[in-house]
Amino acid sequence: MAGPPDRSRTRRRRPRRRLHGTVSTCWLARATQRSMDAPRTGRALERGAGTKYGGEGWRVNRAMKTKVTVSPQAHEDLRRLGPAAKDAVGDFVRRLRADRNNRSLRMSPLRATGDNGRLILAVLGGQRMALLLETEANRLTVLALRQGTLARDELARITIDISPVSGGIELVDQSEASVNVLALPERANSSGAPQTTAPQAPLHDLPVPLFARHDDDTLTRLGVAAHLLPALRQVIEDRQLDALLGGNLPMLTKDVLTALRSGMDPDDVQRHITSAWRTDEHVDPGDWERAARRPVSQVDTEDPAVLDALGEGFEAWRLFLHPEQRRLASVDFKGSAKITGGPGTGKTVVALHRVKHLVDRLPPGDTRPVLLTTYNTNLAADLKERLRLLGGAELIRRVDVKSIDQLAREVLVEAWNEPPGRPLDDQAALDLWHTVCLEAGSYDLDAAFLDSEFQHVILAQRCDTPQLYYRAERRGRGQLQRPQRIRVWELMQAYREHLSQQPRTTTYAIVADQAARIEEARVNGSTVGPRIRPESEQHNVGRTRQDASIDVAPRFRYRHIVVDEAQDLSASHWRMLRAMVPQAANDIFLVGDAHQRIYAHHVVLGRLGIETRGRASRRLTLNYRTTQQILVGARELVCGHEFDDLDAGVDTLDGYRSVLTGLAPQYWRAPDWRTEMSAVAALIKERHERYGTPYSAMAVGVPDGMAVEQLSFALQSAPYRLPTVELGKIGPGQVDGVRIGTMHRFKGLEFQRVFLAGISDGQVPHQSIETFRRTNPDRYRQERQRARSTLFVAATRARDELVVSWNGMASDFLPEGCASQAHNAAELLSGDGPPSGSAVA
Ligand SMILES: Nc1ncnc2c1ncn2[C@@H]1O[C@H](COP(=O)(O)OP(=O)(O)OP(=O)(O)O)[C@@H](O)[C@H]1O
Repeated sequence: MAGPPDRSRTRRRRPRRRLHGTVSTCWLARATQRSMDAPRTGRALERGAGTKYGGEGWRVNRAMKTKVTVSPQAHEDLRRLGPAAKDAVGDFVRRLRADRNNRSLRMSPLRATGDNGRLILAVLGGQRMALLLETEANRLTVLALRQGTLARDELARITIDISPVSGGIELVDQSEASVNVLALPERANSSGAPQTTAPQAPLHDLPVPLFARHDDDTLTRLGVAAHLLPALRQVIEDRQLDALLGGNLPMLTKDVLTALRSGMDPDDVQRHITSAWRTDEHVDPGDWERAARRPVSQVDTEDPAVLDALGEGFEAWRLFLHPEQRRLASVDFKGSAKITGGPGTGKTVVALHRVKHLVDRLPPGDTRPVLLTTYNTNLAADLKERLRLLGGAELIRRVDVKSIDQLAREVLVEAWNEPPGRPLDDQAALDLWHTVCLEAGSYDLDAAFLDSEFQHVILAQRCDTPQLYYRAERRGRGQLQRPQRIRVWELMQAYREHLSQQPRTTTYAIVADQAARIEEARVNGSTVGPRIRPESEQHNVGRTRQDASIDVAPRFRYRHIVVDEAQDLSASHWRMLRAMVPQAANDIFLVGDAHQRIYAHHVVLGRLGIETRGRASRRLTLNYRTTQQILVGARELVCGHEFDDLDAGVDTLDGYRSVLTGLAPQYWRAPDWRTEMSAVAALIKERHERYGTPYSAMAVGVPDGMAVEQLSFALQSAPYRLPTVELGKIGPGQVDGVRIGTMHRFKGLEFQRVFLAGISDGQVPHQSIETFRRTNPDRYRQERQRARSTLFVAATRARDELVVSWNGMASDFLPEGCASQAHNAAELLSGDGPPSGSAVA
């Protein structure tokens, strides 16, 4: 299938010829020679005297430790160059920090810049070089990295500037920009006639540059790097723009160009994008010292512990935050705040930085006044690990990181001094409803309905008496007459009776409800059910006792609560959280996306005491995970359907976009499930053997548990013999193997390549919901919405490639026309089919 050029190929197209540059090689040779001639004092330099490079100098100061920061674009270079480059940079930075004048560092001056900056080239070894900026004595910023025989020339031709909008340092690799714009495939000559005989195109047919409508002034005012304009003016086709945006451009430039290309008008770009990047202070274009110090010029890696960790993993590099993300992470809210945004827009990243910000402002102490919670234990473990990478043990020490169900359970254990009984998993809870119905001889209400009614009406609305339930609001759940409600209530009582029999069992929903009541009673000074132990006996759910220095009423467990995956929390969960933190500034900070809701029902937060209307509700729209092509395909799954904003309003994916470009989603059709499984195995094997994608970077999502087992078996069997790992409750760990799981299990994860198999009519959504189409249209709509969201979540886990397959007829959720462009799985297996068409390395 034809698609836009893939990112990896674009990246590798390095210039082989000389292009217009900023510094001549001759100058470079002279500068290098000067540095070699300079006396080697073995001492650091202090500004104002000593050796001069292009008009600025720094005098010796042995006592000062060298500070090294990393620019966002160097960070991107590192990501592209891979682990070996990261190790080389880590090693270089460590040596630099230890001794700025260590001769083995092989640094040479390139040129002066502005009033107080100078550029330096450094050889890192293994044909790797870095471009550094020195702005103050012993303060350097790594600006760019290149690798290969042309590394020196490429670095010398980078133009750097201070953005008048953000005040940050911006780089444009002129070589890369020119190559990406110029290296277009020959224009097709559809007539087949030799080009020389083709008639001269009339003037008005000449191709129009894509950004012709916007003059240079407008573009730079919006934030496009001025040095990019010559290359940008040559862009006449989307493919050129894709290639350009696929390069390592300043983030603000990418952001603005992507928005303009998607049709946003300059005023909206100014309002929604440029203003978020704009610095509050005056930007002096010659003051590199100030520019290098602005947060927007740095990835936050000044922490020596983080730098030391450089050799251990790429994740050790902290993220460069988009100014909007940075603001949300650090701004003060009068009370609670809610951040929504499509998949991959960095909500979790913002939540993590928010936690760090809150902890940084705590007075010293030994307690954990900040809670970070999310939907399940896997995600909580992942959050804890990411938090550790962000702020080390010091940060983790002050934060309780727990899944919401674990938290609720601990509340019960603490209050009752004994466990609440074994919680049934979802299937076991359904089985119990079946049993109850059988025993009662009731066949008109199905188990799934009863389970949902119990959780989302009876527990959610706290219907403690039948009368309350008979009056309960059931908006969007269809009609339920009084006799049926009476029946539901009776069955519910029988259900609870079963749970209380020995050995006692319970459900997560009941645990959450009980925990919420206990917490509410505790803050109100009363008790619920069994005795609550005195504080002195309590273990640390969050510790009710606080540091004397922290101004929180002792009855509250936390001072701040941060919630990820908020869309999947139930009303009981929110009641519990509300009771754990006093109503005060920055009390609850929640991030979520109703488009990704696959467990809970719509909860109106405002009704549960969590008020986030107005400026306390923000939305993120820039996706960092997925390519624009995959995003377009995924958006089609949900567009045209209404989603809430976790409150009483409506949310949309308006403005949702990505600056990454790559392959379009690939579709495969098969006559039957067996053929489809074989084709998926063949495609995965090919990606591994031909493009080197590790098995662990690929995942297959299927509709149900049975399909997981069958597919695992097919992949492991001859002739493929692929290693597989089932995505289970405990997470995939580090084991090598293709990840296989139901699409539900994809929540919160991301993979380089995602395969969604069995996306067939009757499977997605499952045909069993057809019975509701006429009997219960509300339920039918809800089940479809849930299935749609599940597919949306799974599809948006893909970073570089999304492959969707089905057998028989395609699911009607899939975009219109995908069946007609689908490849034939049977032909692939017989060797007659097209190549798999993926070149994403
Ligand atoms: N400013 C940024 N620069 C670069 N990468 C970023 C930035 N913010 C987030 N990312 C990356 O984007 C990916 C998605 O981020 P994150 O998981 O926080 O998004 P999310 O909105 O929580 O996604 P989802 O809702 O799908 O779970 C991650 O790989 C993250 O590291």
